[in-house]
Amino acid sequence: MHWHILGAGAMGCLFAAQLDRQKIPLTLLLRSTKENQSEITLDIEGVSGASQHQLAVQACSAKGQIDYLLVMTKAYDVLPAVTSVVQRLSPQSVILLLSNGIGFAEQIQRNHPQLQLALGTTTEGAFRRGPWQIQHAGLGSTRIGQAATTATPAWFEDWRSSLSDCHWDRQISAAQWRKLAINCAINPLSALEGCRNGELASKPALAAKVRELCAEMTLIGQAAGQCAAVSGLEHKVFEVIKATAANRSSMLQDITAGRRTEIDYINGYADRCARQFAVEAPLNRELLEALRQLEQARFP
Ligand SMILES: NC(=O)C1=CN([C@@H]2O[C@H](COP(=O)(O)OP(=O)(O)OC[C@H]3O[C@@H](n4cnc5c(N)ncnc54)[C@H](OP(=O)(O)O)[C@@H]3O)[C@@H](O)[C@H]2O)C=CC1
Ligand SMILES: CC(C)(CO)C(=O)C(=O)O
Repeated sequence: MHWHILGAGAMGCLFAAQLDRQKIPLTLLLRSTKENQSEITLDIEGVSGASQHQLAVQACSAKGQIDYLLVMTKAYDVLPAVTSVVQRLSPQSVILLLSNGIGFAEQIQRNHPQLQLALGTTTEGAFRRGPWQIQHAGLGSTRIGQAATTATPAWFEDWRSSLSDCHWDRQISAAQWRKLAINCAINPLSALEGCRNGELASKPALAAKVRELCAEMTLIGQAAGQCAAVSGLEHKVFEVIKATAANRSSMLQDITAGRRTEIDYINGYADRCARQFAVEAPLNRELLEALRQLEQARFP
């Protein structure tokens, strides 16, 4: 299969390198390319070793059918990015969405109902050291699945063979919901407090807020029919806090770097569910509003 990768940032390039190591053909899709540019050289180093890759690049506006598309932009860019290549997609194209958060798949379904979506979550970690220089910061686990699909599709073999820990998940929406609930409990609190994840457990006042958020997320998840996803949530969240105690959450990193956060697809999504099912979730809403105000002060 030939994969096109839309979102050639830290994670898109990490996955490109991992596919390329298995000699799986791929093309990176860029907003625009320099005149006659058809290749880039990508350097990757870190936990999976160091390697260099000559990779094909194309502008999103180029011509040619796309059969297998990985979308690896930030959550708020998924819909505009897919829309920019929609004329190259057919109802048979496979579109794999691995961004964090929930809500962008529904946006695509509303705007482009003909498209076939596969979804996933990943805990791999990567960041950009420089142009086309990627640091693979942490090995993680990737789960991929597709609603209403019982058999594992043939294209999944590309991902199973390329990533160190990648599984087909028949309950992918539960996996996404569990990750969402964990991010809701950790990300905005750590971003607003400006603290490493570990302080959310070691400072009693913050730990109490984490427990309150877990209780709210459990009620929202149950109301949304995601009981399995939120079962034992508080225990899971404190496990993640312990395992990532020295980390700055991705939301704290975005705020510190003056970048837009993915809050609307994390706590914002949880808030929309809470309103839909008439569940009280005041702390989630308070943190959502505080984060939005902080963002607005930076991007008026
Ligand atoms: N980094 C990590 O360790 C992890 C990230 N994730 C999730 O993965 C997703 C991607 O994160 P990350 O790789 O860090 O983000 P980056 O910002 O590094 O990469 C996003 C890329 O998408 C590109 N992009 C955005 N819109 C378009 C468009 N319309 N057409 C073409 N390209 C576009 C951006 O281009 P440009 O630079 O030009 O804007 C950028 O290269 C997020 O949802 C994140 O939460 C999940 C697990 C770990
Ligand atoms: C698990 C956690 C909270 C680790 O920092 C994360 O996913 C993030 O920062 O976005």
